[in-house]
Amino acid sequence: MNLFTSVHDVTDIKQLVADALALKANPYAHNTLGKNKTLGLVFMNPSLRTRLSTQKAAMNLGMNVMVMNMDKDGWALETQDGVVMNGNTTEHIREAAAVMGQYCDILGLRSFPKLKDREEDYSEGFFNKFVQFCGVPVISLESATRHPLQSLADLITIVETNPVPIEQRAQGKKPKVVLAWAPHVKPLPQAVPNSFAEWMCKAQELHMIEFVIAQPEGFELADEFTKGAEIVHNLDHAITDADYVYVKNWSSYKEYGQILPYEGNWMMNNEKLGLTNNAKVMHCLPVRRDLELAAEILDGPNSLVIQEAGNRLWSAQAVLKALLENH
Ligand SMILES: CCC[C@H](NC(C)=O)C(=O)O
Ligand SMILES: NC(=O)OP(=O)(O)O
Repeated sequence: MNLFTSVHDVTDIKQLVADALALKANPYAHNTLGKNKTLGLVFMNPSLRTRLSTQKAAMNLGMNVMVMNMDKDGWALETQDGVVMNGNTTEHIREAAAVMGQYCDILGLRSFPKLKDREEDYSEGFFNKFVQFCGVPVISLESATRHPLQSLADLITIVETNPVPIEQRAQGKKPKVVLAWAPHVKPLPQAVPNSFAEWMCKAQELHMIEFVIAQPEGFELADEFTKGAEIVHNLDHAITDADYVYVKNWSSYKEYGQILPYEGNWMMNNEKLGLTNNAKVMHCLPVRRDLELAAEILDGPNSLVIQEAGNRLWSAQAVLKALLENH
């Protein structure tokens, strides 16, 4: 592995999940693998989980870590080529990325979309230029269209908590996983749901799960991320007999970056939980309590959100281990 930006960078997701669970059982088994290697984490946007879990994962492997909040501490970056930099930008991404690659053996980058121009965001121009010019392996810390470290942690969580009895699995029974849109007051990226859908569709291909996406009309995700998923527009129908409900808000892809009007109650609560197969409820966090997801669920026995966040450490450590072993 030389790059970790999507499920397509992973040859065997089952093996990567197994590697992560092995690290969870024995966190310091490879604590010299990263000796004298430096991980640089570059944030264009805020972060709690990604920032802390990826630093800890690197330390567990013996790496040194540097963190740069480019949005606060770095120079204003120019990304266009062929322009005279006589405006508000101070440094071109060509130099900035290359210099960071001089100091670090592996770089991580977080670069959220602007949610103004769909073609610009979905071209992943900023992220791809950073990869092109930095000259070292790159891990996505969430880009404009994907969040693979989160999605790997989500799959780890589903695999380790799978409620289907072993004997029924042999007969082909699989857990039903539902990605459920939820309300919000701000337009959020499609990166987390795109990535979750992509990983779950792959897991469904491997007969690990059954996958359903539920969102109001107008909030459908781009087709490239949802191939194979059952797409529905009624939450109660979707979560009936579900084993996992993955709650997340996202803004419209079709009416790009917009919060469209929708009908009905789309916030998961204990009443809706009664329609499920005693489902475990997941959310990548940060979550807006009683807006996106009822506090009664977050504080109740069906919430997996803290275990899911804990698995971000093993997700990052498995990916960093794979990158280090390849260099
Ligand atoms: C991990 C989630 C990061 C971001 N969340 C917010 C609130 O911006 C998002 O929805 O993509
Ligand atoms: N889930 C997640 O990536 O959280 P942060 O944005 O806090 O890193």
